[in-house]
Amino acid sequence: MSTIQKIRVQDVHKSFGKKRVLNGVTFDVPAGESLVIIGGSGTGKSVTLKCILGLMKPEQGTIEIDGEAMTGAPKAQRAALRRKIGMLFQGGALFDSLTVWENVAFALTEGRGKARAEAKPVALEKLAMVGLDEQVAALYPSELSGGMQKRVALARAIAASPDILFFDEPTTGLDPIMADVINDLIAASVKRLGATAVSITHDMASARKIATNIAMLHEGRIVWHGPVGDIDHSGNEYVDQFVHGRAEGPIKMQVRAL
Ligand SMILES: Nc1ncnc2c1ncn2[C@@H]1O[C@H](COP(=O)(O)OP(=O)(O)OP(=O)(O)O)[C@@H](O)[C@H]1O
Repeated sequence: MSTIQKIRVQDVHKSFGKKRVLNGVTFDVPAGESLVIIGGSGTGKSVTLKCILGLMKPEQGTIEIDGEAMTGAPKAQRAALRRKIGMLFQGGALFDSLTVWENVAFALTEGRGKARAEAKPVALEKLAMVGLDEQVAALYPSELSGGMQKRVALARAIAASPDILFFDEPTTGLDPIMADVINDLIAASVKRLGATAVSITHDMASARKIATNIAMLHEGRIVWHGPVGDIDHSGNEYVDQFVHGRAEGPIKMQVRAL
């Protein structure tokens, strides 16, 4: 096959001690696709993202970004590949000691050596894209609501206009209406940048809104991968149980009394 995938994950294995989390994860993300990885708690969605970002090293398997190896690459190469990716972390992960605009500019001043004066207008432009004005830009994250903090985190993820975006549980902790606003902003930002996106979520409403494709992770493998439009008639019992949130089915949740 000659096409270079934007992201290529092949046969990735990752364990912690005796606990095997990823057991041969394989998927491709072609340019322009928005892939959402779904799966139960603790199935290894975050571990998968960390492996792609080169922050965790799989014991086996390969990961490529734009045809370049992330796995096994020297630290400087991994950092260079990571700079292609804008990331919205679970919980926002904003710096409390920096103002809103400084948080957004951080990816430009620290990661790419841009001067503050040059970075500020870019930060303000990205904040405007997510509906935040200059008054909000001067505030500190602690002065903002959860929904506004997510907007700031989104503005920071797109600050450097990356061609790859990662979203880790972007709607966690938000009410359904604010979650929908954030989903719309994510979908619009991905489209505007022409980016390739990978997101992980439990939230099916979010998955339906931001995905072009969905992959389901279960027991360390991708058990289904297809277009978002097929999610309600996937013919896959794991996907069916997850999408409908049924306690009964092939996915057994570990329920332990405390
Ligand atoms: N650094 C680590 N050291 C040891 N175990 C880890 C580490 N990181 C993750 N794990 C384990 O790997 C498993 C998968 O974790 P991961 O965070 O990827 O799950 P997840 O699918 O993202 O779950 P959730 O949806 O609840 O966030 C968990 O059992 C977790 O305890």
